This record gives sequence, C-alpha cells and structure tokens, in this order.
Amino acid sequence: MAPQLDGYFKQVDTSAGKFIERLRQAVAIPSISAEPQRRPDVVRMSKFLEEQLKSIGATVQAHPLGPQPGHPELELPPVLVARYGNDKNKRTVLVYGHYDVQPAEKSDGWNSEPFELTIDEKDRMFGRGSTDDKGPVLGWINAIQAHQEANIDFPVNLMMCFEGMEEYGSEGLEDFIHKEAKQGGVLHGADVVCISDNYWLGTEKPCLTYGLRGCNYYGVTISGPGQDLHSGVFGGSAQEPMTDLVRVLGSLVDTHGQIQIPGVMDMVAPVTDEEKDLYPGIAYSMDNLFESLGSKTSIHEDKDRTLMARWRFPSLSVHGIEGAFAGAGAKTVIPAKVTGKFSIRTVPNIESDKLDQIVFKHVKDIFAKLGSKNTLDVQLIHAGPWWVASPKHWNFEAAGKAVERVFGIKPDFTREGGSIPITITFEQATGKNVLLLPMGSSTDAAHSINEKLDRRNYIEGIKLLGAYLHYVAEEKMD
Ligand SMILES: C[C@H](N)C(=O)N[C@@H](Cc1c[nH]cn1)C(=O)O
Ligand SMILES: [Zn+2]
Ligand SMILES: [Zn+2]
Repeated sequence: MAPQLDGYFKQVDTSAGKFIERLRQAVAIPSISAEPQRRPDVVRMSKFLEEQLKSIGATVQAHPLGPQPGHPELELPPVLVARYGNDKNKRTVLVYGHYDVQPAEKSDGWNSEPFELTIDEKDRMFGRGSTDDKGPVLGWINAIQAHQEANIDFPVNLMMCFEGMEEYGSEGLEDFIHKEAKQGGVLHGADVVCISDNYWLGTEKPCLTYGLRGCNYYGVTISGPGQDLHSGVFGGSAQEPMTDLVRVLGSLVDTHGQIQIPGVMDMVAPVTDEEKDLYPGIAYSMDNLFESLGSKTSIHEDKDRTLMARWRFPSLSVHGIEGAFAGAGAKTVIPAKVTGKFSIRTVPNIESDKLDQIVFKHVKDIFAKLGSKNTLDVQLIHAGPWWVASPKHWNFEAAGKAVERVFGIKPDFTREGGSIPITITFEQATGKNVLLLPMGSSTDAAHSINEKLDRRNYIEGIKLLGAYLHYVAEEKMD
C-alpha cells in the first residue's frame, strides 16, 4: 500500500537540513498574538508563510479579519488560505494550524534566546513556536516540497488554513470559517479535516486525538487608590487592591485541584464504566508526567486519575496579576489597580455562558464578603469550546496506518487537555470528520520556558503528515 512512500521518506531525510533552516527562519519572528506591540511581527510571520507557500507553487490568499474586538485600534492578523492541487479525481484535505505564538522573554528563565532556534547535542530544537505550532505548520509545506523534489505525485488536493490569533482564542476566525466553508467559499469542498497542533502523551508512542478541553479565560480587576502609593506612608490607612485580589483568587481552587466555585462540577457529565475501561490501556505513566513537569509535584498518585484530570474534568489555573510588582528586589509600592487572570478548562457538558454567570457570581460574592471599599470588575476575556468526536472514521484509519508505517507502532487514541478553539467550528461548518494528528512530544514544554521540538519528531512528523495524505487517498469512504 502507498508504494511511493519509501521514496518520499528518503527525500524527507535528504532535505532535513533545509526543513530545519525553514523552522529557524520562522522561529526568528516573534509573532506573539497576545502583545499588541508585537502585532507587526505577527503580520510579518504571515508574510513569511505566504512566501514559503508561494515558493512551493501553492496559491495563497491573505484574508483580513478586521479590527480586534475590544481593541478598535488593532487590526487582527490575516488568515491565510492556500491551495495545492485542484484535481477533481483526488480527495481534498483541509488542514489548519496557527502561526502566532505565546509570549517569551529570555529573562523568564530560558537557557537560550527564545527566538533563535538552538539545537543541542541531543538534537532538541529549542525556540518559541518550534512545537506550537510553527513546526507542524511548516510540516505541511515541507511535505509538499519533498514530493516535488522526489518527483512523486501529490496524493490529494491540500487546502491550508493558517491563522495568527489562536493563542488569543482565535479571535475573528469563527465567522470566517462558517462563511467560507459554504458553497462558493474558499474553504468549501473538503472531504476531511486534519489539525496538527497538540502533543503525544509521552515521548515514544504517537497518538491520534479525538477530544479537547475548552477554555474560558477571565480577568478580575480591583482598584481603589487614584495612583500607586508608598506603603510606608499609606500602608494601614488605605485599602489595598492586591490584598483583596489575592483573597478572591485564593477562593477559586484548592490545593488538590478541586474548583471551589459552586455549580461548576454539577455541569460535568458523569464518567461511564465504558469510559473508565479506556484508561488502563493507554501508554502513559507517572514517570512520563514527572518528566514533563520537571518535578514530582503531581496532584494525583496514579496514571488513570491523572489522565482523567487532564482530559475528562475541568481545571482552574491562576496565570498572573497585571499591575502588580513582579520584578527582582524589594519595591515597597501599594499597586492602585490590579487585574488577576485565570482560566477554566472546560469539558462536556459545561455550558460556556452558564459557566460565566457562575464565575461572576462567585467572584462578586467573595469580594462582597471582604467588606472592602475598593471596586471590583470581572470580565470574560475569551472563550473557546470543548470538543469530542468519534475516532471511528476512515480519516482516523488513514492516520493510524500512517503512524504504523512511519513509526512501526499502532497509535494510542487520546484526548487533549489543551484547547484549539476553532476545532468544533471546522467540524460544524464543513460537516466533515476532524482528526488531530500531533507532531511534538510530551516533553516539548509548549507555552513554557525552553519550548522545543525534537529533530526526530519534526523530520518523522513531516513523513507522517505526507504518509497520512497518501492513506487518505487510498481509504474507502464510510
Ligand atoms: C493545544 C494548542 N496548541 C494550544 O496551545 N492552545 C491554546 C489555545 C488557547 C486557548 N485560550 C488561549 N489560548 C491553549 O490550550 O492554551
Ligand atoms: Zn499554544
Ligand atoms: Zn497551538
């Protein structure tokens, strides 16, 4: 089956240096979507991608998405829609990825410059965006190029949709996809959808992913004094926003990860016996977790409960406080206005709007009990839905065969604790099966310091993406 794959794999190995150079150029662009001052870099990244796509003969359109909601002065970066091949006798695969990245500063604790791809003696390629999601996005381009260089017919028509706001909740993309997936739209006509933007559970066994948690992200602002104050002069006589905020934030979740907001857990679908039986068969251990954590500070003691906590239950994380003193040294300021940021990862059957109401009520109730004269405001910053699909589809079968061909092992079927807000939109707007096909591994530290992609995962991942397309071309439709 898929006889041309050996030639394709050989070509990927031959072109590996060139593909790594392409990743180096992409990582060098600090396309941080969450920081308004970096917006020109996000746009620069879209232009880089456009050039790369054109250089392999794809047709590319950059679609503007208008101003960013809540920031009328800031244009959203464009969504790139590219096409390679237009053969009526071939299947059409729609792939999605994102070219924006999480913030990163060397001073956060990186061992190397975050926007310089740095390869160590173990062939780990460090750099912001290497695994999330520039490596996988370039993977599709590299797969096309390797086919051309090896003179192998590309097996499908590839439709590519790359956005620049995923790390900020995919602002503006949902409406675009709904509109363009319709007859006559630029995203119309896909047979299946594939997203490469998550990670293996461990470091050795690939997986196919059929579920994601959602993410509702909140800000709680507490203000009081007209400006920051000297704590020696005003400490003890002014009510302090930070003192109130840490109490509010401290009320949200306990040390064991249990969300303390009344009503949240009541919305979670009960775990069935059939579901429970899935966990023991998954290749994962507490040592995998400890390796990814870089410590043994797990909440749970066993693997099944740990996986359920990641895939099956909601979690609440406190991310930071805007306006608070966070530097080195011992500044003695009383901050006048502080905004605490936290998010809840959601699962079936949590309703996003209902969750917001419960969260707002809890935060206001706790603040009211403090009896503070300060002022509180709580807002939803962005929300993305959870998604769970059936992996019993020829799209997953094609991917399973590709994994076996490249890695010589059958994949695990997993869910992901992270969120890709636009996944469910692709499913609903196209009416087609959506598969998540990860390239990176559990130790890649996406969103963290020292994010990396192993050379092996990148190069074998390019083989995997190409092989998947060959098996899609061969699969019988359901
Ligand atoms: C899994 C994916 N690579 C990812 O990192 N997604 C982000 C999406 C997000 C949601 N709100 C803000 N960003 C994530 O899971 O944090
Ligand atoms: Zn991410
Ligand atoms: Zn991502």
